[in-house]
Amino acid sequence: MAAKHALPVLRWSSRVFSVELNGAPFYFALADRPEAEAPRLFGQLPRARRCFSLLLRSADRVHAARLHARLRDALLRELPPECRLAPMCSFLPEVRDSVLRGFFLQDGPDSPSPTPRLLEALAQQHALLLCSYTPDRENRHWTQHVWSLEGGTRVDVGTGLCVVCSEAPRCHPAALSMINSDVFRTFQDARDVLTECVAVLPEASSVLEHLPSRAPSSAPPAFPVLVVEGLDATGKTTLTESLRDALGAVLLRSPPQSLAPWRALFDREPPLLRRAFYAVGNYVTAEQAAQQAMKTPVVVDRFWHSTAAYAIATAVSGPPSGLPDPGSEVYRWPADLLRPSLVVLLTLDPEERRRRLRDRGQGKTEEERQLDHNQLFRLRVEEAYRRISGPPCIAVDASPSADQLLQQVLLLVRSRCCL
Ligand SMILES: Nc1nc2c(ncn2[C@H]2C[C@H](O)[C@@H](COP(=O)(O)OP(=O)(O)OP(=O)(O)O)O2)c(=O)[nH]1
Ligand SMILES: Nc1ncnc2c1ncn2[C@@H]1O[C@H](COP(=O)(O)OP(=O)(O)O)[C@@H](O)[C@H]1O
Repeated sequence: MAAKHALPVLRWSSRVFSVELNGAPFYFALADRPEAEAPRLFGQLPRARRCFSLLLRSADRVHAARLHARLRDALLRELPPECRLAPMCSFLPEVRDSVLRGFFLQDGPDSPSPTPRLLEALAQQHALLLCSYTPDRENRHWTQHVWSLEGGTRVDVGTGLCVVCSEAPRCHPAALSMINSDVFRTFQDARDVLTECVAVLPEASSVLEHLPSRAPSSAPPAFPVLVVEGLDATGKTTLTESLRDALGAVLLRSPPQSLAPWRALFDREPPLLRRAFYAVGNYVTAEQAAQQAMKTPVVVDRFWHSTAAYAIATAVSGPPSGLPDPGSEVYRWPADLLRPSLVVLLTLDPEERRRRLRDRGQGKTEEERQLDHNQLFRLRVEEAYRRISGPPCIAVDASPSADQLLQQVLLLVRSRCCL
């Protein structure tokens, strides 16, 4: 039985809408009367092209997450090539979990296109909120009409409100719904997502079988637990293996080997499922680390910093200024997760990192490709890493030779962890 969650409140006249064009968010709101000028988003559109949006509103978060991904694929497949499609969301400023996610579409040239019929069919099939945006004769003011196509009939949900400019919110709307959808604050919260998705993803039950029944003890370990973090190709694998040899430590990774058979599957799932998978992986690794650290030092290659930093940086678009404010709850170390004795964050000049990635010659994950060609994403990951609070985290320049870096980190470990 899929868990039910509260349906986001509508209150159309209080909502703000965000459309991402070329990775940058454009915001607009609604009002009873037009303003002097239309929001830049509409002012930028080529003349008098029809615009629509589809918004998902579902009480079943797993269903909504997977439907969003399927809708994107269907729209990209079915829409005429000249139709522009952009990610969209609508939210009540400062109201958590008020976010509705969907797509903004700008129709092709004036020639009649299948867009309205296609959108009505999709909206009817999935009970989505369908919005149409129509300009006045001078193409100066735009009006939004909202339809809910429940039971095959058009129900006018939002009166014809005027589209007006809106200030950018204090932080990206994704921050309103990040906890327990991108970043999980407890083992149980992450585990619940996997439980909820068994009905649509049977492999999730195999993952659940490999999980502890409850969050493993997060009591401080007898021997140090050292975590090495950093972007891809900063030298984590090389350093962690050298630290293992130099310290006679046990080397662990997150996600752990026991979950490796399902990683590629969850990497293809929407963020809600993928981040829950990585989150529970950290708890399995934590349980192994706590056991091993009773008798020897432990080195871990990536842990919660990676999970939280990549999740936050993926959920937010645009520059790092859109990240949740420093000190936000989303950066805080989970109370039920083992706290490492020390986290070493490897930093590296982007060009040198790209060189090492090339030399390594391994295939790239989607995130590595993102890091490569999307500088803003890389900057968001790096900034999110820095904002995470909890265990002591030391940034170390990874550009020296592998051996020099090892010596530097050993000095750090010995001074900080009395090894
Ligand atoms: N380990 C781990 N990786 C994550 C997580 N969230 C996103 N990722 C991304 C980071 C990387 O782009 C990609 C691969 O991470 P891994 O370090 O596990 O694999 P690999 O050792 O091949 O990457 P590397 O280039 O060595 O950092 O997965 C997470 O929670 N844990
Ligand atoms: N300190 C270093 N100086 C130069 N090259 C390095 C150094 N550390 C690792 N490398 C090389 O860079 C590439 C990526 O290193 P790796 O340890 O796999 O990084 P990560 O695990 O962070 O992806 C590998 O080809 C590795 O041999």
